[in-house]
Amino acid sequence: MQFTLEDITADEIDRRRGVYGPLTDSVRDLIDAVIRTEVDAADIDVARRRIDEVVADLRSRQIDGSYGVRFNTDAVGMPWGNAVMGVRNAIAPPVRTVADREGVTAEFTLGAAYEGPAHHVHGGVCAMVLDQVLGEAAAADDIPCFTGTITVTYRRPTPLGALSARAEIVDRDGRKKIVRGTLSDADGVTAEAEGVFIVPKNWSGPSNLK
Ligand SMILES: CCCCCCCCCCCCCC(=O)SCCNC(=O)CCNC(=O)[C@H](O)C(C)(C)COP(=O)(O)OP(=O)(O)OC[C@H]1O[C@@H](n2cnc3c(N)ncnc32)[C@H](O)[C@@H]1OP(=O)(O)O
Repeated sequence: MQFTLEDITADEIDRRRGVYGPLTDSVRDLIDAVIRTEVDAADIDVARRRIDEVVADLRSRQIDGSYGVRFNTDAVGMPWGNAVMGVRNAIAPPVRTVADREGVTAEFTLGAAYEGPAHHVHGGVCAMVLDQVLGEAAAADDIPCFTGTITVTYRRPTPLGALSARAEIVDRDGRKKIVRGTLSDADGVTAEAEGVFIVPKNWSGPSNLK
């Protein structure tokens, strides 16, 4: 797994989060608005031109390729392009986990952009969120792991709206960690997952990533 070291302070990371986080929130809101708007075709045309202008402005100075996973010399991580929790990724719901002694928990909202069956979450999105949450549980006491195998059991359709996820390591065997987790709505579990997460063989990044 490749990481990029950035020699910047925690304050600078906070400053950047303060600059890019609100932009990402606005774009996430734009995605939702594009799905749900019913304004006239002429207004859509004006909106499209305005969006194209903003895109041209942002692209006037940009990096090559994807954002990557960056960290500073104190091992503070910036996985800001991450599809599930990235600070600079408007596709990310975002899902942010909180760690405790046994595992990790996340509370988040999946809106119109994540629909599969009518008014319910796309099964692939459920799997994506569970992969991330289980992966973070696997990494909580060590270093980021690769998903080797993940199995998702869909117990009932997951409604769009407020959801939570929970994951814990249940077994360890050498570089392998077996992790189990759940996705839930207010009425209980909608999907369960079990995964084998594998610590990379030749890890060159820092341990105890924050
Ligand atoms: C800076 C801040 C960062 C923050 C990051 C946020 C957290 C990140 C959260 C991200 C979350 C999202 C995460 C993502 O999205 S990760 C992206 C999705 N996953 C991948 O792309 C992984 C692709 N596969 C590989 O790279 C390799 O095949 C891996 C690394 C998995 C194993 O290759 P390696 O060369 O290491 O394996 P080995 O041959 O030495 O075998 C070692 C042991 O493992 C067992 N095994 C092998 N393969 C599998 C398998 N597929 N299932 C089950 N078990 C498997 C094998 O039997 C053996 O067991 P044993 O015989 O010893 O008992």
